[in-house]
Amino acid sequence: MLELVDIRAGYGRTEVIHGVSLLVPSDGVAAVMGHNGAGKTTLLRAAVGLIKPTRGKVLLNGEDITGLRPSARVARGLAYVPQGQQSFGQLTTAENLRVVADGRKRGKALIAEALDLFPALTTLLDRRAGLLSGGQRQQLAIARALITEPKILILDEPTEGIQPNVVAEIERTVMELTERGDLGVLLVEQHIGFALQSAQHYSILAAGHVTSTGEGGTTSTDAVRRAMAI
Ligand SMILES: Nc1ncnc2c1ncn2[C@@H]1O[C@H](COP(=O)(O)OP(=O)(O)OP(=O)(O)O)[C@@H](O)[C@H]1O
Repeated sequence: MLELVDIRAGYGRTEVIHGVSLLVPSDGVAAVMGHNGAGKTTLLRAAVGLIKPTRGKVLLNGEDITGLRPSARVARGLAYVPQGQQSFGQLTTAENLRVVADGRKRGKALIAEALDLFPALTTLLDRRAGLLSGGQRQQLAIARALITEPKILILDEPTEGIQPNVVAEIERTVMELTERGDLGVLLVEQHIGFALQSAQHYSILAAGHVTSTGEGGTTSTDAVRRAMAI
């Protein structure tokens, strides 16, 4: 379980997140929605240690990790897939996976497991990542994160700019992963339908505050749109 407790964070003297708390279960999805500039990415950066909160705590399975470097958080089971389908464009798909898997005891098995989840990547192993489609690169980015054997996977807008059939594939995979019961997902998502379908719980972020929360399965996309318009 990942707990963000009363996080305040920003850039220089500008505070962007004004005291946000949320909880990501160890076997489910918590979604964060909000308009552009609401502070979603900033909140994730504070969670993974890329920026230092000025107040508040980050707890991973009860352990206070607020003072840890990003690499130490990865070692404890936090994986982050930033916005923008990032990969090493000059390396092949296989090399991108090996960069993470090399040096891990179960490296080969972890690559095989990741490819089972994203079978489309198996035919693209020798292709340079820079030549993949946005959807394929996003699958590669998630596959790489999974090779670190995370307890909590943090996804920043995984469906942004991706064709609908790949959105469905990513949605299916996220649900399959959490149904196994050993992975929690913090999902930042503008695609309201995807967020509500995947998440047991959601929060709406506006101007750095949580303005509304609810249950994924029982809330309509219209209700979320209305809440986001307030
Ligand atoms: N590196 C930075 N330095 C200074 N200000 C920043 C930086 N990154 C983001 N901001 C500002 O922080 C605020 C929140 O940005 P953030 O990227 O967290 O929002 P977001 O909800 O993730 O938006 P989007 O959906 O567009 O990604 C915005 O006003 C933005 O201009």
